[in-house]
Amino acid sequence: MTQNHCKLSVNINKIATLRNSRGGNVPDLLKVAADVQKFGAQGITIHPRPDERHIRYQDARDLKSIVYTEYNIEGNPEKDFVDLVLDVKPTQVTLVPDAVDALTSNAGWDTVAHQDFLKEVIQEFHRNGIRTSIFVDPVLAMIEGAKATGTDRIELYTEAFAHEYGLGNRNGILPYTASAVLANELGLGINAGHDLSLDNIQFFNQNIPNLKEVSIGHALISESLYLGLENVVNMYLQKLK
Ligand SMILES: CC(=O)[C@@H](O)[C@H](O)COP(=O)(O)O
Ligand SMILES: NCC(=O)COP(=O)(O)O
Repeated sequence: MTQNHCKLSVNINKIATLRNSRGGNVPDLLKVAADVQKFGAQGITIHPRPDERHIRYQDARDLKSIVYTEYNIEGNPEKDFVDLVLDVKPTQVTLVPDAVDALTSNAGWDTVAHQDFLKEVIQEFHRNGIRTSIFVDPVLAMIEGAKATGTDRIELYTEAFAHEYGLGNRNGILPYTASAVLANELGLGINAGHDLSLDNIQFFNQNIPNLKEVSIGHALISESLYLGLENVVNMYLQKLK
């Protein structure tokens, strides 16, 4: 399958989790963001949650002057989150339908049921020059619904793919490829994320036409414990070529 170049956006939530566990500033989130970009990552992703258990709203503001690559902020567009994003003005906002108490993101939007709401918030972000992406499961009706919201991009929720791949089932990619083909036909940009790793990223990228960006955090930071952050960023960049 023909490939374009897919950008790596490093999700630094886990760095904030580690920092918060001791209450000080170790590890230094801003330094990690600066270093990750120096190592070659083409974006920084954060996903502040309402309880600020990892990324704090102030982190999102402080990172603005550090991130010179693509700055992607993910979250559920409740009022506080929308106000934060409009204040920070990142490159991209990714809308995720998180429950307040969710351990991590665990579903994409129902883009049909929530179409009017999504349209409204997307218009507000567009008025402020912020690119939008919405987190979706690889379901064709949800891709069509996403198009109707006016969003620039979708982010394919890759947990199911990663799970199947880990079990040795390569057919888990099929709904993702079909969704990507439709998204391309509709003129939607395609991002992807959740549980992507050094094991599965190359296969995923090779089977998704015009994949623009992947955001990766949990596996990337875990792999870095053994291999080092600079090495791991470069290993992803090699696999995304
Ligand atoms: C939308 C998505 O898949 C990621 O942002 C992921 O949910 C990371 O969030 P946590 O680090 O809070 O698990
Ligand atoms: N949008 C997905 C993301 O930012 C990172 O997800 P994960 O790699 O922490 O599962």
